[in-house]
Amino acid sequence: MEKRVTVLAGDGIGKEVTDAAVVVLEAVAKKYGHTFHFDHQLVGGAAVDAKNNPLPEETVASCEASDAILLGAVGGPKWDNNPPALRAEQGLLRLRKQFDLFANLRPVKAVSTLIQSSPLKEDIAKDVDMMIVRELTGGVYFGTPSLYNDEEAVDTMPYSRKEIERIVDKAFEIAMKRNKRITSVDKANVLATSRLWRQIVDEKKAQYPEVEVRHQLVDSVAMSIITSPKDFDVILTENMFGDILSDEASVITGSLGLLPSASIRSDGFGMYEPVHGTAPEIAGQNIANPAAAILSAAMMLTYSFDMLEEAKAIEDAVYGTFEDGHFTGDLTKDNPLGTKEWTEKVLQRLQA
Ligand SMILES: NC(=O)c1ccc[n+]([C@@H]2O[C@H](COP(=O)([O-])OP(=O)(O)OC[C@H]3O[C@@H](n4cnc5c(N)ncnc54)[C@H](O)[C@@H]3O)[C@@H](O)[C@H]2O)c1
Ligand SMILES: CC(C)[C@H](C(=O)O)[C@@H](O)C(=O)O
Ligand SMILES: [Mg+2]
Repeated sequence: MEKRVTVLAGDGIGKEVTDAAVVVLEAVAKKYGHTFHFDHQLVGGAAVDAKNNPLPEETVASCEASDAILLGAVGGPKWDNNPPALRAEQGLLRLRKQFDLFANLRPVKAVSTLIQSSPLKEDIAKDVDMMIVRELTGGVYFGTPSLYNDEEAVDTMPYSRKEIERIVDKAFEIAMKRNKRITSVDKANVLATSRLWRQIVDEKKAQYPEVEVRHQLVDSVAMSIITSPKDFDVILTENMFGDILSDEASVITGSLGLLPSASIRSDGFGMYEPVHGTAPEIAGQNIANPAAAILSAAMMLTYSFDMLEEAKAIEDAVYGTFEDGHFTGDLTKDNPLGTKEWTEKVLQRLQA
């Protein structure tokens, strides 16, 4: 198969980890007889510096002409005090909105070889396997009015029935392919949007009688994710709660550097990016963990290209590399490998 991928490395460790994902995709293409064309474009702070725009037109045009987008991360102290339209994060938010990437899938899976890196006790962390289904194009991230001045600031949290219905449908579809349990996370004791969310989840569950649905308030979920993470199968939630809970859930696995994500449109087009950010304090030092970016590339093969065998080959190579005892510095203090050296081990596994 021939596929076009727009690569948006972004800022900080974004370049290092997307470089790793691209070489792994090249190895997969070679092994399975595919051709992937990579078009590298600017986004985030790098694009603000070069084009005075966090999402330049050339970048949008490339994404439109591609079959999928692979993104690193955006942001950093250099752009934090820019006016809103010139903030690095705006590039990412506009991409999500413009391409209607409403369904953000964030799998959280504990791997036995990494349990020693988790701050949780082994019997709590082991066998955790959950999928966070985060609404990505609505809620407080995109609400108007939005206002900021020295005296007052306003953010608004809107959700329409249509926006909620489509992400709820997605969560039920995913639950049907997993363990058929959904925890819908909200703040219905305070927020009107959460009460509409709960109502729609209850309406939809009649169509999926096999799926067990439970509602839980977000503050309580924040606790349960740490005390009893195995209780969760699919976590369905709105934009900001999903952002916060996914970083929290990453600690179960041992590192934020392990969590991949897919941001998908209803026709299957998607953007694939690690859950982590640009980690400015470790950028450019060849120490970032590229596993999240490489596993995001595997998600791209699964969700946008329907290359299931190829995706599994990447996952096996990543987890096999951990089994072989190779780790980056976020997972071990004992002779960690650099980003490039660890990626090389993954390539060796893939080519074996
Ligand atoms: N999707 C994105 O583009 C994205 C996501 C989150 C944060 N950000 C941006 O990144 C910048 C930094 O944010 P932050 O520090 O709050 O979050 P972060 O995710 O960049 O870092 C949090 C912690 O995790 C570590 N870490 C993250 N990824 C790692 C990896 N692959 N390997 C090893 N360690 C890793 C960092 O060193 C840091 O200690 C901000 O500008 C923020 O807006 C971007
Ligand atoms: C960088 C930021 C806008 C983004 C978000 O909040 O969605 C990030 O934290 C994420 O998790 O992808
Ligand atoms: Mg986040």
